[in-house]
Amino acid sequence: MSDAYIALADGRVLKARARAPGRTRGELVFTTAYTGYEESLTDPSYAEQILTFSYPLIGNYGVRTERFESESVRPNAAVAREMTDDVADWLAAEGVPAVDHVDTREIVTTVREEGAMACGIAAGPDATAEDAVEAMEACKPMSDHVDIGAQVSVAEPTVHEGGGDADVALLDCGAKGSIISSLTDRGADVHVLPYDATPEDVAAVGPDVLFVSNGPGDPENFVAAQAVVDEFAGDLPMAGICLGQQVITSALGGSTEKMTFGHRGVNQPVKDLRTDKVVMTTQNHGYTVDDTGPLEVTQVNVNDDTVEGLDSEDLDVITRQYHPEANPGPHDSLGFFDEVLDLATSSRRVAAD
Ligand SMILES: NC(=O)CC[C@H](N)C(=O)O
Repeated sequence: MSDAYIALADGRVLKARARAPGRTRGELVFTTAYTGYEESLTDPSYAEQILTFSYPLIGNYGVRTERFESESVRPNAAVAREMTDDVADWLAAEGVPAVDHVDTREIVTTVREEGAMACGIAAGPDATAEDAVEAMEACKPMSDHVDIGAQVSVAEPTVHEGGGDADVALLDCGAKGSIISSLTDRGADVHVLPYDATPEDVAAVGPDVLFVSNGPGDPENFVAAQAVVDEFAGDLPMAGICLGQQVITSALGGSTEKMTFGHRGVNQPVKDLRTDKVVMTTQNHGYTVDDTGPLEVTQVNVNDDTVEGLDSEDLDVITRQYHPEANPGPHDSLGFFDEVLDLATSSRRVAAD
C-alpha cells in the first residue's frame, strides 16, 4: 500500500499509510469514542473536519448503511491507528481520503495541548509531504465557512410521519437521522426545513414545537436559523441539540465561543443540577455557550463545567449540548425527546395571541 502524509499547522508532518487516496484539508479534531465509527463518519456535524480516532482499531464490526446518520461520509478525511478494509474501501468509494499506521496518540496529545488546528492530508501513490503542506495551507478557519449549512441541509422541505401526535418543525442545520427517528418513534410528525428557512416557512407548517438541529461549524454563521428563533421566541416552544442549543442561545441574546479542542466521545459525564444525577453522554462539538442570555443552566459537564443543558420556563425552551439521540449510545438521556414533546403539548405553553 502507498504512503500518506499528514501536515499539521504547527509545522509537523507525519508519515502514514494510505487507505483511501486523495488530497484534502480540514480542522484536525479527535474523538475518543471506542464504538460508533459508522455514525461518526456520517454525522453532518463533522463537515470540514479531519477526524482522528483515538481508539486504535476502527472497522472491527463492518459497515452497515442502517447505522448511518446521513447519506454520505461527512468529515473531509479519517485518521486511525489501524483501519479495516471494510472502512477503507467504503471511504475510498466515497472519495474521502483515509490513512492509518500513524501514531494517533501523538496527534491527540498535540490537539489537546495546542487545540484543533489546520491540517492537510495527501494519500496515494504519488503523494508527497509537500502536497500535504500545500493542502494544510489552503485550510480556512472553521468560522470562515459562512455558508456551511448549505453543504449538509435538505434542499427542500420533507416530512417524516410518526403518527401525528405533534408537529415538529425541524430546522435542518445538518440533522442526524437519529434526531428525526427519536421524534417519529415518539409519535411526532417531523417537518424538516432547510437551514435557511424563513419564519413564514416555519409558520406554514403550523408546528407545536420548533426544533433546531445539530450541525457543523460556527453557530454564529447560522443567521437565518437565529432569525427564526428570534421571531418565534415566547410564542412557540423550542428545543435544540448541540448547534441547536448554540443557535437558540445566541438568538435570545446569549453568546458562544470556540473551545480549545472541544468534546468528541461517548463517555462525557454530565450532571443535572436539579437532581444531582450524572449521566454518560455522547458529544461532538467544538463551540460552547458562554453567555446563556435569558436561559437557565440545568446541566453541566463534570470535566470542565461547560454548559450542557439550558431551559426557560417563561420562553418554553429546552436544549442540550450533547446528543441524547446518539447511536449506538449511551441512551441514558433519551428521555429528552419525551420532555420536548411534553413541551409541545404542555399547558404551561405560552399561547400566541
Ligand atoms: N454536533 C454539533 O451540532 C456541533 C455544533 C457546532 N458545530 C460545534 O462544533 O460546536
